[in-house]
Amino acid sequence: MAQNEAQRRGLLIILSSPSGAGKSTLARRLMTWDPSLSFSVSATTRAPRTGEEDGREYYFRTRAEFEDMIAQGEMLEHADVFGNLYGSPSAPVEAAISQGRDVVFDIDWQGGQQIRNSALGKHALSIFILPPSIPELERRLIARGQDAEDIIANRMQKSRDEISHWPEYDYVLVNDNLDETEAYLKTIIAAERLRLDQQPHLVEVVRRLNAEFEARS
Ligand SMILES: Nc1nc2c(ncn2[C@@H]2O[C@H](COP(=O)(O)OP(=O)(O)O)[C@@H](O)[C@H]2O)c(=O)[nH]1
Ligand SMILES: Nc1ncnc2c1ncn2[C@@H]1O[C@H](COP(=O)(O)OP(=O)(O)O)[C@@H](O)[C@H]1O
Repeated sequence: MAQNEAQRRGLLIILSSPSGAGKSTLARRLMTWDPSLSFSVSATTRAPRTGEEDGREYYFRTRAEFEDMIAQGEMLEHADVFGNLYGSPSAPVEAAISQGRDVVFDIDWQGGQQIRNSALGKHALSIFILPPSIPELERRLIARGQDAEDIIANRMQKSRDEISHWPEYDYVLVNDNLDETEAYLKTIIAAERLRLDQQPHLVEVVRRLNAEFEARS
Protein backbone atom coordinates (compact mmCIF):
# COMPACT_ATOMS: atom_id res chain seq x y z
CA MET A 1 0.00 0.00 0.00
CA ALA A 2 1.33 3.47 -0.85
CA GLN A 3 2.29 5.40 2.26
CA ASN A 4 -0.05 8.30 1.72
CA GLU A 5 -3.11 6.06 1.33
CA ALA A 6 -5.53 5.99 4.23
CA GLN A 7 -5.25 2.64 5.98
CA ARG A 8 -8.44 0.61 6.23
CA ARG A 9 -9.48 -0.83 9.57
CA GLY A 10 -8.68 -4.49 10.12
CA LEU A 11 -11.19 -7.26 9.51
CA LEU A 12 -12.63 -9.44 12.26
CA ILE A 13 -12.27 -12.96 10.85
CA ILE A 14 -14.58 -15.23 12.82
CA LEU A 15 -14.10 -19.01 12.69
CA SER A 16 -16.80 -21.15 14.32
CA SER A 17 -17.54 -24.85 14.24
CA PRO A 18 -18.57 -27.69 16.49
CA SER A 19 -15.73 -28.78 18.75
CA GLY A 20 -13.32 -31.04 16.85
CA ALA A 21 -14.16 -29.88 13.31
CA GLY A 22 -10.73 -28.26 12.97
CA LYS A 23 -11.06 -24.52 13.50
CA SER A 24 -8.09 -24.17 15.91
CA THR A 25 -5.88 -26.10 13.47
CA LEU A 26 -7.01 -23.84 10.63
CA ALA A 27 -6.54 -20.70 12.74
CA ARG A 28 -2.96 -21.79 13.53
CA ARG A 29 -2.26 -22.35 9.84
CA LEU A 30 -3.58 -18.87 9.02
CA MET A 31 -1.20 -17.34 11.56
CA THR A 32 1.76 -19.07 9.88
CA TRP A 33 0.55 -18.03 6.44
CA ASP A 34 0.30 -14.36 7.32
CA PRO A 35 2.20 -13.16 10.39
CA SER A 36 0.50 -9.76 10.09
CA LEU A 37 -2.70 -11.43 11.32
CA SER A 38 -3.48 -11.02 14.99
CA PHE A 39 -5.01 -13.96 16.88
CA SER A 40 -7.60 -12.97 19.47
CA VAL A 41 -6.55 -14.88 22.59
CA SER A 42 -9.75 -15.59 24.51
CA ALA A 43 -10.20 -15.69 28.24
CA THR A 44 -11.76 -18.84 29.69
CA THR A 45 -12.67 -20.40 33.01
CA ARG A 46 -11.90 -23.90 31.72
CA ALA A 47 -8.77 -25.66 32.99
CA PRO A 48 -5.68 -25.61 30.75
CA ARG A 49 -5.03 -28.76 28.68
CA THR A 50 -1.61 -30.36 28.66
CA GLY A 51 0.72 -28.09 26.70
CA GLU A 52 -1.54 -25.04 26.80
CA GLU A 53 0.06 -21.84 28.12
CA ASP A 54 -1.61 -18.90 29.81
CA GLY A 55 -1.67 -16.00 27.35
CA ARG A 56 -0.97 -18.19 24.28
CA GLU A 57 -4.00 -20.48 23.72
CA TYR A 58 -6.15 -18.74 26.35
CA TYR A 59 -6.02 -16.45 29.34
CA PHE A 60 -6.99 -18.93 32.05
CA ARG A 61 -9.08 -17.12 34.66
CA THR A 62 -11.21 -17.99 37.67
CA ARG A 63 -14.96 -17.41 37.34
CA ALA A 64 -14.68 -14.41 39.71
CA GLU A 65 -11.89 -12.88 37.62
CA PHE A 66 -13.84 -13.50 34.43
CA GLU A 67 -17.01 -11.94 35.84
CA ASP A 68 -14.97 -8.93 36.91
CA MET A 69 -13.67 -8.52 33.33
CA ILE A 70 -17.27 -8.54 32.10
CA ALA A 71 -18.32 -6.01 34.78
CA GLN A 72 -15.44 -3.72 33.78
CA GLY A 73 -16.69 -3.78 30.16
CA GLU A 74 -13.49 -5.43 28.95
CA MET A 75 -15.14 -8.10 26.79
CA LEU A 76 -16.07 -7.66 23.15
CA GLU A 77 -18.26 -10.77 23.53
CA HIS A 78 -18.61 -13.62 25.98
CA ALA A 79 -20.65 -16.79 26.34
CA ASP A 80 -21.18 -19.90 28.39
CA VAL A 81 -19.86 -22.81 26.30
CA PHE A 82 -19.97 -26.39 27.65
CA GLY A 83 -20.48 -24.99 31.18
CA ASN A 84 -17.45 -22.67 31.15
CA LEU A 85 -17.20 -18.97 30.37
CA TYR A 86 -15.30 -17.92 27.25
CA GLY A 87 -14.81 -14.40 25.91
CA SER A 88 -12.76 -12.14 23.67
CA PRO A 89 -11.03 -9.19 25.38
CA SER A 90 -11.74 -5.96 23.45
CA ALA A 91 -8.52 -4.00 23.91
CA PRO A 92 -6.17 -6.13 21.76
CA VAL A 93 -8.80 -6.31 19.01
CA GLU A 94 -9.32 -2.53 18.97
CA ALA A 95 -5.54 -1.98 18.92
CA ALA A 96 -4.99 -4.42 16.02
CA ILE A 97 -7.81 -3.24 13.77
CA SER A 98 -6.97 0.43 14.28
CA GLN A 99 -3.50 -0.43 12.91
CA GLY A 100 -5.15 -2.12 9.93
CA ARG A 101 -4.35 -5.63 11.14
CA ASP A 102 -6.94 -8.36 10.60
CA VAL A 103 -7.88 -10.38 13.68
CA VAL A 104 -8.72 -14.11 13.76
CA PHE A 105 -11.31 -15.34 16.28
CA ASP A 106 -11.83 -19.01 17.23
CA ILE A 107 -15.22 -18.65 18.95
CA ASP A 108 -18.63 -20.31 19.09
CA TRP A 109 -21.85 -19.18 17.36
CA GLN A 110 -22.93 -17.05 20.33
CA GLY A 111 -19.71 -15.03 20.13
CA GLY A 112 -20.04 -14.76 16.35
CA GLN A 113 -23.56 -13.43 16.72
CA GLN A 114 -22.53 -10.89 19.38
CA ILE A 115 -19.67 -9.55 17.24
CA ARG A 116 -21.87 -9.29 14.14
CA ASN A 117 -24.42 -7.32 16.21
CA SER A 118 -21.77 -5.07 17.79
CA ALA A 119 -20.42 -1.72 16.60
CA LEU A 120 -17.59 -3.67 14.91
CA GLY A 121 -20.03 -5.96 13.08
CA LYS A 122 -19.55 -4.21 9.74
CA HIS A 123 -15.90 -5.26 9.80
CA ALA A 124 -16.71 -8.95 10.39
CA LEU A 125 -16.02 -11.81 7.97
CA SER A 126 -17.53 -15.00 9.36
CA ILE A 127 -16.72 -18.55 8.29
CA PHE A 128 -18.34 -21.70 9.63
CA ILE A 129 -16.44 -24.99 9.49
CA LEU A 130 -18.48 -28.19 9.13
CA PRO A 131 -17.08 -31.68 9.71
CA PRO A 132 -17.48 -34.11 6.80
CA SER A 133 -19.50 -36.50 9.02
CA ILE A 134 -20.49 -37.05 12.64
CA PRO A 135 -18.41 -40.25 13.07
CA GLU A 136 -15.40 -38.32 11.71
CA LEU A 137 -16.09 -35.47 14.16
CA GLU A 138 -16.05 -37.94 17.04
CA ARG A 139 -12.94 -39.63 15.66
CA ARG A 140 -11.12 -36.26 15.60
CA LEU A 141 -12.15 -35.43 19.16
CA ILE A 142 -10.84 -38.81 20.32
CA ALA A 143 -7.69 -38.62 18.18
CA ARG A 144 -6.86 -35.17 19.58
CA GLY A 145 -6.31 -37.03 22.83
CA GLN A 146 -6.98 -34.00 25.03
CA ASP A 147 -10.37 -34.63 26.58
CA ALA A 148 -11.86 -37.29 28.84
CA GLU A 149 -14.69 -39.49 27.53
CA ASP A 150 -17.45 -37.57 29.32
CA ILE A 151 -16.15 -34.24 27.97
CA ILE A 152 -16.10 -35.66 24.43
CA ALA A 153 -19.64 -37.00 24.88
CA ASN A 154 -20.80 -33.56 26.03
CA ARG A 155 -19.16 -31.85 23.03
CA MET A 156 -20.71 -34.39 20.63
CA GLN A 157 -24.11 -33.75 22.16
CA LYS A 158 -23.74 -29.94 21.76
CA SER A 159 -22.42 -30.17 18.22
CA ARG A 160 -25.86 -30.46 16.64
CA ASP A 161 -26.94 -27.13 18.11
CA GLU A 162 -23.67 -25.44 17.03
CA ILE A 163 -24.07 -26.83 13.49
CA SER A 164 -27.63 -25.45 13.29
CA HIS A 165 -26.15 -21.91 13.17
CA TRP A 166 -24.31 -22.38 9.87
CA PRO A 167 -26.72 -20.18 7.87
CA GLU A 168 -25.73 -17.12 9.95
CA TYR A 169 -22.20 -17.16 8.48
CA ASP A 170 -20.84 -15.44 5.35
CA TYR A 171 -19.09 -18.64 4.21
CA VAL A 172 -19.34 -22.31 5.11
CA LEU A 173 -16.55 -24.82 4.45
CA VAL A 174 -16.63 -28.58 4.88
CA ASN A 175 -13.30 -29.51 6.45
CA ASP A 176 -12.71 -32.88 4.85
CA ASN A 177 -9.22 -32.48 3.39
CA LEU A 178 -7.32 -30.10 5.66
CA ASP A 179 -4.99 -28.67 2.98
CA GLU A 180 -7.93 -27.99 0.69
CA THR A 181 -9.94 -26.28 3.46
CA GLU A 182 -6.91 -24.17 4.35
CA ALA A 183 -6.57 -23.10 0.70
CA TYR A 184 -10.28 -22.14 0.49
CA LEU A 185 -10.01 -20.18 3.72
CA LYS A 186 -7.04 -18.20 2.42
CA THR A 187 -8.91 -17.55 -0.84
CA ILE A 188 -11.90 -16.17 1.08
CA ILE A 189 -9.69 -13.86 3.15
CA ALA A 190 -7.68 -12.72 0.13
CA ALA A 191 -10.88 -11.92 -1.80
CA GLU A 192 -12.34 -9.93 1.08
CA ARG A 193 -9.10 -7.98 1.52
CA LEU A 194 -9.02 -7.22 -2.19
CA ARG A 195 -12.61 -5.96 -2.10
CA LEU A 196 -11.94 -3.69 0.88
CA ASP A 197 -8.63 -2.40 -0.45
CA GLN A 198 -10.21 -1.50 -3.80
CA GLN A 199 -13.31 0.16 -2.34
CA PRO A 200 -11.86 3.60 -1.45
CA HIS A 201 -10.47 4.06 -4.96
CA LEU A 202 -13.52 3.08 -6.97
CA VAL A 203 -15.33 6.44 -6.88
CA GLU A 204 -12.20 8.16 -8.14
CA VAL A 205 -11.61 5.56 -10.89
CA VAL A 206 -15.20 5.76 -12.13
CA ARG A 207 -15.04 9.59 -12.06
CA ARG A 208 -11.93 9.44 -14.26
CA LEU A 209 -13.55 6.91 -16.62
CA ASN A 210 -16.57 9.22 -16.97
CA ALA A 211 -14.30 12.21 -17.63
CA GLU A 212 -12.58 10.16 -20.35
CA PHE A 213 -15.99 9.38 -21.90
CA GLU A 214 -16.80 13.13 -21.85
CA ALA A 215 -13.49 13.93 -23.53
CA ARG A 216 -14.35 11.56 -26.40
CA SER A 217 -17.75 13.13 -27.14
N1 LIG B 1 -18.07 -17.08 22.47
C1 LIG B 1 -16.81 -17.52 22.60
N2 LIG B 1 -16.52 -18.81 22.38
C2 LIG B 1 -15.23 -19.19 22.49
C3 LIG B 1 -14.20 -18.30 22.84
N3 LIG B 1 -13.03 -18.98 22.89
C4 LIG B 1 -13.32 -20.25 22.56
N4 LIG B 1 -14.64 -20.39 22.33
C5 LIG B 1 -15.35 -21.61 21.94
O1 LIG B 1 -15.47 -22.47 23.01
C6 LIG B 1 -15.55 -23.80 22.54
C7 LIG B 1 -14.67 -24.69 23.37
O2 LIG B 1 -13.33 -24.34 23.19
P1 LIG B 1 -12.18 -25.27 23.77
O3 LIG B 1 -12.46 -25.52 25.22
O4 LIG B 1 -10.85 -24.67 23.45
O5 LIG B 1 -12.41 -26.63 23.03
P2 LIG B 1 -12.22 -27.08 21.50
O6 LIG B 1 -13.00 -26.14 20.63
O7 LIG B 1 -12.77 -28.43 21.50
O8 LIG B 1 -10.76 -27.02 21.22
C8 LIG B 1 -15.18 -23.74 21.06
O9 LIG B 1 -16.38 -23.77 20.30
C9 LIG B 1 -14.54 -22.40 20.94
O10 LIG B 1 -14.65 -21.87 19.64
C10 LIG B 1 -14.55 -16.93 23.05
O11 LIG B 1 -13.74 -16.07 23.35
N5 LIG B 1 -15.86 -16.62 22.93
N1 LIG C 1 -9.31 -32.05 7.81
C1 LIG C 1 -8.89 -32.79 8.83
N2 LIG C 1 -8.69 -34.10 8.68
C2 LIG C 1 -8.28 -34.86 9.70
N3 LIG C 1 -8.02 -34.42 10.95
C3 LIG C 1 -8.21 -33.09 11.17
C4 LIG C 1 -8.65 -32.23 10.14
N4 LIG C 1 -8.76 -30.97 10.65
C5 LIG C 1 -8.39 -31.06 11.94
N5 LIG C 1 -8.06 -32.33 12.27
C6 LIG C 1 -7.65 -32.87 13.58
O1 LIG C 1 -8.84 -32.97 14.34
C7 LIG C 1 -8.59 -32.65 15.72
C8 LIG C 1 -9.51 -31.51 16.15
O2 LIG C 1 -9.10 -30.31 15.50
P1 LIG C 1 -9.09 -28.91 16.25
O3 LIG C 1 -8.45 -27.92 15.34
O4 LIG C 1 -8.55 -29.04 17.62
O5 LIG C 1 -10.68 -28.64 16.31
P2 LIG C 1 -11.54 -27.48 16.99
O6 LIG C 1 -10.62 -26.31 17.26
O7 LIG C 1 -12.58 -27.15 15.99
O8 LIG C 1 -12.09 -28.07 18.25
C9 LIG C 1 -7.11 -32.31 15.82
O9 LIG C 1 -6.41 -33.45 16.28
C10 LIG C 1 -6.73 -31.96 14.38
O10 LIG C 1 -5.37 -32.25 14.12
